[in-house]
Amino acid sequence: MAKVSVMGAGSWGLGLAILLNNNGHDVKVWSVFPEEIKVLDKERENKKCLPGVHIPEKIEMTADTEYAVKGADVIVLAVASPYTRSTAKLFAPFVKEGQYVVNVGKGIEESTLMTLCQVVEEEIPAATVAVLSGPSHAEEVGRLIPTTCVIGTHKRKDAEYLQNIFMSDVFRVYISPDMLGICIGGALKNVIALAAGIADGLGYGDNTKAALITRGIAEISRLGTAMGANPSTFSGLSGIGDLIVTCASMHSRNRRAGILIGQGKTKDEAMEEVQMVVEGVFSAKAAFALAQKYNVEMPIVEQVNKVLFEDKKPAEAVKELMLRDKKMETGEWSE
Ligand SMILES: NC(=O)C1=CN([C@@H]2O[C@H](COP(=O)(O)OP(=O)(O)OC[C@H]3O[C@@H](n4cnc5c(N)ncnc54)[C@H](O)[C@@H]3O)[C@@H](O)[C@H]2O)C=CC1
Ligand SMILES: O=C(CO)COP(=O)(O)O
Repeated sequence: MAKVSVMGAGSWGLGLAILLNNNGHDVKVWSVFPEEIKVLDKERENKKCLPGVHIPEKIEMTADTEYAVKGADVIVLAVASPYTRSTAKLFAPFVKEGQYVVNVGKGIEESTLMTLCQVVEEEIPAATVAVLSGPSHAEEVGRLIPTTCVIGTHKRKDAEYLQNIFMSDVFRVYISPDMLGICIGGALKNVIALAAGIADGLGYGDNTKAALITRGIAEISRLGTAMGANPSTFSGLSGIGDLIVTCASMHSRNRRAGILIGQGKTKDEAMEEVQMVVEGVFSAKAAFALAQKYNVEMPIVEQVNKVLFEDKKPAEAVKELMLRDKKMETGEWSE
């Protein structure tokens, strides 16, 4: 059994901590906020992020960074993307060669356009960095509901080691060498999920949702492939899989924020109401900047940016998407 420290005490950090504890590992949860740790230790529940889910007493709560990191076999980085670099920087001095850092956050760093794994690799060169992603709402993982994910690493042996750490009869883990594709899929689905929520908020139907999922994965796949990812990753768990769950589930913060925006709220009002992190709002600009950098068409991502940052009316954005230049879907005729 391994020693695992989860850096981040929000819904995903806690959901994974419960899963890893259930797998028999020795689990610590760390937060940069001592007050958050104190409350969690006392109440054994995160009433805001993961209400109704009991955090077993065996999971140790700590705000001591050195204590959390020293001696851990696996460090799970579970903070929202705007804090990935600052958190990695904070614990980097305590990381020794051979320790694993598994990033489970989903986003693109806006100022550098780097994936979160690239950020972690830059900040913690001593670590063996991995990514875990896929259709996995914490509300369900924390209740040990069957879920599938994918782990990406540079070397096969590392992926196999981590697969054994996370895998159980309620959490099936696939492995892949395509860290880039996994990171891109996880980050960009949040932007499309905002669009799906906006469509719901406008009162549109299942046809619209299916259109956004299908054309959304086409955009993500185009960009990811241009960046050097394996195109098959986008038909996998961190591609279409995560896109489906995020666009369809009421657990999704991105979809819920989108619904509020579709109903007429501003992005700030929507984020305030959802309370937890709405990653798509942070990744939207970065996604569009990447589209421009790699000269890839991403019309849904472009319209989401206009709605979020240029006060464009959501219904106008949908109309513009519908009336874009006529396109072929696939293939070519021989004559
Ligand atoms: N919640 C979910 O179901 C899933 C979330 N994720 C990803 O995991 C990441 C974390 O998401 P959640 O746990 O849902 O977020 P959350 O909003 O539930 O948790 C926020 C947590 O981040 C930490 N935090 C806040 N401000 C910080 C700061 N300045 N510095 C360091 N840490 C800070 C705190 O521990 C806080 O509890 C996101 O990138 C999200 O996309 C991935 C899969 C599932
Ligand atoms: O990534 C997730 C599920 O796989 C969580 O999505 P939200 O951040 O939209 O809740």
